[in-house]
Amino acid sequence: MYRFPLHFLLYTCAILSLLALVEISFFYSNQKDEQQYEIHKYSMEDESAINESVDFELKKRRLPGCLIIGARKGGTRALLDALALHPMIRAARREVHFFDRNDTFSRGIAWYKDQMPLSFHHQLTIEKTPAYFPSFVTPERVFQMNSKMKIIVILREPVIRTISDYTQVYYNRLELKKSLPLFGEVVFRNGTDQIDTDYKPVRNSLYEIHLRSWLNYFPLSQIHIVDGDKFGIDPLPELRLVESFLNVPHLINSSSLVWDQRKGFFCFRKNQRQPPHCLGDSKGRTHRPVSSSTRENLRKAFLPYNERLFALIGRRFRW
Ligand SMILES: Nc1ncnc2c1ncn2[C@@H]1O[C@H](COP(=O)(O)OS(=O)(=O)O)[C@@H](OP(=O)(O)O)[C@H]1O
Repeated sequence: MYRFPLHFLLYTCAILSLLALVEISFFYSNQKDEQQYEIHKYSMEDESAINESVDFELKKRRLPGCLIIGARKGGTRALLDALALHPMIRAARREVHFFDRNDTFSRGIAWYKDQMPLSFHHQLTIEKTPAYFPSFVTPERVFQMNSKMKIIVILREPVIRTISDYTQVYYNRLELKKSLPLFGEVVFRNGTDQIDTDYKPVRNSLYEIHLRSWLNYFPLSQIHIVDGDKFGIDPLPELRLVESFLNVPHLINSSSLVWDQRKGFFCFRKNQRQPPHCLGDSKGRTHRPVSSSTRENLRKAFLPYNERLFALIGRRFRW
């Protein structure tokens, strides 16, 4: 009787299994390539679809790779909201004040990470706390956590910024039913033309002093300065520069930035189906009245600080 040779059968099975293995691995590698291609070719419109297609397990909280450190009243919220339109950027919604306050800093890095939004590995997390910029302790703490941290500062003409800061203090005190001396009385020392550099709304405008303490830890190439005055009226060119600084593709486009006549500012929308989201009433509100002579005295007092800042950064602003 004819006997089928067993070794031949085993040999055939082995070859077939090998072929099946090659086929399976080819199929998976194709799928992976396609998935990666999807991630790279996406536009903002299909971000949610891609996120759904990627395993949810991949989403986790990550420490920020970029901080918007200030300046207070420079346009930090609008900048963060505009950057959050980018599919490769995730923004922490609230100001965390991790580095500038001892009580929060002592909670540790794990606590800080917990304050961050969920993100995929290809996304960059950004946190903004304007109090970081003038804080003496913050640059070293940030450096110790991540010496490669990307830092963004958005600067605005310092006289207007000071008035905006004072206006915020005015409304905060109003809520507590407290009054506030006139702008000229708190900004200058006892009726002189010497600015009170200890008064916070003034101090926050001495950009040169604050930037110097950051430059003790980070090279200028790691610090990107946004022109806040330009950003307020025409955000896209400034956003393009930030995208380049962050090494992400230019994906924020003009259809996401919608001018709001009533607000007098741009509002933001992630996709065409959503209504634009404008910043709250405390952003872009009418400032407290300040006489033109007080403004002029303040402008002159800021000049030497501005000049030293321009020398430090090798760039001039029109203030
Ligand atoms: N798109 C858009 N919408 C609203 N407001 C805008 C926008 N772009 C820039 N700005 C300017 O942002 C200023 C508030 O700055 P900040 O967000 O840094 O303020 S804060 O420090 O967080 O309180 C705010 O300052 P004020 O006008 O003095 O209120 C605005 O001038």
